[in-house]
Formats: sequence, C-alpha cells, structure tokens
Amino acid sequence: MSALPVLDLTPLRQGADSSACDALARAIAAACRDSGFFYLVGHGLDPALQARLEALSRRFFAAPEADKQALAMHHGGRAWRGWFPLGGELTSGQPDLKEGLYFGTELPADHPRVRAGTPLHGANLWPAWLPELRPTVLAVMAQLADAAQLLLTGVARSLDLAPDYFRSHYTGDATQLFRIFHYPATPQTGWGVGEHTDYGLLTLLVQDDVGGLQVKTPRGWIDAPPRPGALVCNIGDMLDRLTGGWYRSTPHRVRSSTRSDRLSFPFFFDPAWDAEIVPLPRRAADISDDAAERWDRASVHAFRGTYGEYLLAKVARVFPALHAAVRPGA
Ligand SMILES: O=C(O)CCC(=O)C(=O)O
Ligand SMILES: [Fe+2]
Repeated sequence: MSALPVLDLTPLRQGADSSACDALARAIAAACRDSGFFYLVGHGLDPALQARLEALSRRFFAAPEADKQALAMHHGGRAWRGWFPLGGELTSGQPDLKEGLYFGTELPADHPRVRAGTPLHGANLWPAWLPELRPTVLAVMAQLADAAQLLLTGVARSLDLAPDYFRSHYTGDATQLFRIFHYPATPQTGWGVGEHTDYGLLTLLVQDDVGGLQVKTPRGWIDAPPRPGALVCNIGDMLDRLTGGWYRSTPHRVRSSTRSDRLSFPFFFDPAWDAEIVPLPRRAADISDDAAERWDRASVHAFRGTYGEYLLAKVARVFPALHAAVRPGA
C-alpha cells in the first residue's frame, strides 16, 4: 500500500456534475500541496494498448546491442531522440542504472522550428525491425496527452482559474516527451534514477508490476508501487513556479531491484517551447522558494526565460555530451 491518494478523472470527462468536479479539484489541490504525487484512474489509456506497449518494449530491450545501436541518440542529432545505453544518463550527476528510448512530438522536416534547427524538435527514430512500435508509441502519447490536458482543467479549477487556462496560455502547443526506460536487475540495489524533480507541468507514468519509484513526501521517502489500472502523476517545476511554490514539484528517485528488471514509461506534458512561465497574479506576492533544500539547490522561481531555455539548461546536466552538440550556436 502507498500513502498516495487515488484521483479519478471521470467527473471532468463527463463534465456534468459540478459538485463531483469540485470534489476532484479539492483532492487535486490537497495532493499538489502535500507531496505533488498521486495515482490517477479514469485516465482513458486503453489497457490493451498499454499491454502492447509493454510487450514491444520488452522485445526492443532484449534485442542484440547492434540493433539498438542503430537507434543511438547521436543519430537523432538535435532532435534528442533514440536509444541511450545503461549508464548513459546522469540525472543527478551520477550515471543512472537504466537504458532507454526517447521520443517526442513527431515533427516533419518542413516544420518551422525543425527548419530553424531548434533543439529537441524533429523526427523520432524507429526500429525497422519492430515496425509495430511506431503506431503503438504514437497512440499512447496521444491518449496520455488527452489525459494530461483534461487533468489540467482540474488543476485550473483547483486554483480558481478558468478551465482552459493552461491550454490557452501554455499547452495549446505543449512540449511533449515520452520515454521508455528499462532498469535491469542489479547485483546490489542501486539508483535506477537519482533524486530529481521533473522540469515541466505534469508527468504521467505508466509502469509494469515491479515497482521501485520513491517519493520524498513531507513525512519522508515513501514507495509509489504499481497499482493496477492507475497511472502515477506528479507535478513538475513549472507548476511549482506558476503557483509560487503553493504546489510543490517533489523530488523522487528509482531504486533498482536485485530480483527483476523493470519497465517504466514516463510521459512529460510541458509548456510550449516559447512560453514564458509567469507566476499567477494571486500567488506572485507570496512566493515560497525552497531552493536551499532542493536536490539541485536551483530556484524554479528566480529563472527568467522560456520553457525551452529552462529545459535545455537541464538537458545540459543530464546529457552533457549531447547538449554540447545541440546548444544554440553549436
Ligand atoms: O521510472 C520511473 O518510475 C520514474 C522515472 C522518472 O522519474 C523520470 O523519468 O523523470
Ligand atoms: Fe522524474
């Protein structure tokens, strides 16, 4: 059992009974004020599609190294897509005990931001030997984006904002990243992902039945074990920033297992690349900055610039070599 609350999106989807929507908004506020983490049901992700994603991902990571190398991230160039090997990402300064695949919004070569050479924009890399992966990943991303957009109407309600506040200000052209992580079983427990916070607005996590995710609540570290049919949702730095720290972007980490390898599938639903994230007027006067206690000692409130600039600065830390190749002017 986990101490995290379970929230059901169904009332917002039906959109009818305002007392049920108000109750959900209050539950969202309580969760975002407390640990910034909760389980989400009624999210609309098709279980058969999820099962297909899991089976295909297992086949991908079980393939010979040479087949995975064909998708290595350096082939993705500025788009920051593809496969990275075990230890290839340094979430909190140490190599993580995971390998993974990075995806984002599939953009054609003639898209204005791709033509302009904008980092993190472009086409995904797909394995020719696993053709079902492409339609499956794109369908999962579309369903998770719908769930995130709907959840944001509830977050807006919880902050006394108009239901379409986030879509009209930040997520009409959301930055969307999707990852598939494979954490191998390790001889001794170690860190699959080091302590960190997520960078954007919302993260929706699909995971298999192994577990390992841990969340730093006000009462200490707790497990966020898999719960059948539920996603794990957490809020990121930009929602912390928008609310002046009223809603907290909470540190979390993943412990590797000695018994079983694990698959997880985080989907990041973030502000538009060019959006500047300004604190909500009602929160701006009373910003509570936790930089001194944060895992990276960074302030999400002092930052000035666009979400794209914020994200690139983070990428520089977790993939230093890659960032050197994609930074503006490189
Ligand atoms: O794999 C997980 O359970 C969490 C991954 C994570 O925290 C992240 O990718 O930001
Ligand atoms: Fe995370």
